[in-house]
Amino acid sequence: MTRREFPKGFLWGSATAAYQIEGSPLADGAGASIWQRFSHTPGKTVNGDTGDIACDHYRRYADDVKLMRELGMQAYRFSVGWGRVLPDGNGRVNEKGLGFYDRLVDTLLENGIEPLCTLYHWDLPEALDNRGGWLNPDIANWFADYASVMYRKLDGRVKKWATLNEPWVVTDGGYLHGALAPGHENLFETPIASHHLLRAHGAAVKAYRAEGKNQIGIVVNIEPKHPASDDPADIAATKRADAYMNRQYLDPIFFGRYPGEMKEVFGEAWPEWPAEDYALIQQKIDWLGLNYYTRGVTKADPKAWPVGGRNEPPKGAVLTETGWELFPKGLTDTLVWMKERYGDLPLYVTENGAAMKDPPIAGGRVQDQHRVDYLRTHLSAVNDAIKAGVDVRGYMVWSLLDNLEWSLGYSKTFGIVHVDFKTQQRTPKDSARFYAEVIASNGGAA
Ligand SMILES: CO[C@H](O)c1c[n+]2c([nH]1)[C@H](O)[C@@H](O)[C@H](O)[C@H]2CO
Repeated sequence: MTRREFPKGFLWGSATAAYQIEGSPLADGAGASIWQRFSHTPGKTVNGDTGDIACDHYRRYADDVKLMRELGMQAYRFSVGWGRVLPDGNGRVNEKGLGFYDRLVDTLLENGIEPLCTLYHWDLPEALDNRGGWLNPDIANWFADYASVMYRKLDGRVKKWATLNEPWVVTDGGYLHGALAPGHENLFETPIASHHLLRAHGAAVKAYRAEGKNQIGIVVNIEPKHPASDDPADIAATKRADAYMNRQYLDPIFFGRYPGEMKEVFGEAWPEWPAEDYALIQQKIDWLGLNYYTRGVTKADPKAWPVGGRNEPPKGAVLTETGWELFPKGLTDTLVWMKERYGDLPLYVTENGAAMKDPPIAGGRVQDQHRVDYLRTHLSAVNDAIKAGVDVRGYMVWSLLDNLEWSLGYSKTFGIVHVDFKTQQRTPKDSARFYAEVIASNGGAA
């Protein structure tokens, strides 16, 4: 076991998202989200799984916080269901919905756990989608107004805010490939939704500067992209893939411009935007969240939308249950790349984990050694980035609980705690025990 030092005060926690764990999506006056509609649409999710119950966290949150404390968690990254707080997406506040997050934050703090709040983790209020959703330029104001409601209620108890979770997945999944809510497949809509997400991010940060007193950032998914060969076609496709996933959102925030490759990726579907949009998008942020799972290996393929390249893990690559290559070095490389490209602001690994074929519970244990190995190698990768001088401040394992893996339903499990969805019984897996040791030793047990 290699002993690794993490900085004093390094923040160890876990991450979840509202629609994936809460259940009770329409309770206490909540407004339906696009995921309520999408998951109830036949054929959209594996086995027709929905978030109607999920982990029943809306009702069991106090026990789940107690479980976090027993595991020694220092932080918890959760997301707010926008429609629970604003059933129509804007205007009327649903105090009962807001009250759930108020109680959750207080319960976390009473248990010595720092709450990190993500304002948007994919569950747009259906009422706003009916008004164009991310395709309507007004959504920047709708989002900022919603964010202000949350700031006024929670800021101070919540000291780290994130505006968006993974705008790339929102648009690539929800507007281009149709795999995620709202299920559109439209090349022209995709960059428009992306731009409005960035404008909404900027408007929410601007609103925070007017009334918040702590820190706000954004969470992005980054996959280092490597060419499948030294064939110039593969190298060119890799550059486009890197621009499309990794630089499309952070370049506008930090440089006020999109990567040059975007015009090549979208062609006639690539719009031009006014200068004032970039001024709004470029609001200064306090921290960056990285969701890292794997790298990409790009093989040129003219039929592979929209970059003209498909992901092709190398022969012999070890894959997780979601087909993602185990590649911990990519986490080190990505953290170093973020610092070198965007500057030395605080970075948090806001998601890292794996869907593994977990063995059944036996004798009250789930012996998920694969996941223990995944965590160990990726924590080592984080430590390598810190040793390389990157200001990594924390790590949130994805995920605390087995939960609804979006369109994959409950068929893929990422949790370090097993959930029996028939009984709602929680059982910490061996990976939870391992992670508890890591936290107790500030990374030494990794
Ligand atoms: C393409 O991987 C992304 O970085 C990614 C992976 N994941 C995510 N984003 C989302 O933030 C979570 O809601 C998912 O449950 C989780 C596991 O799939």
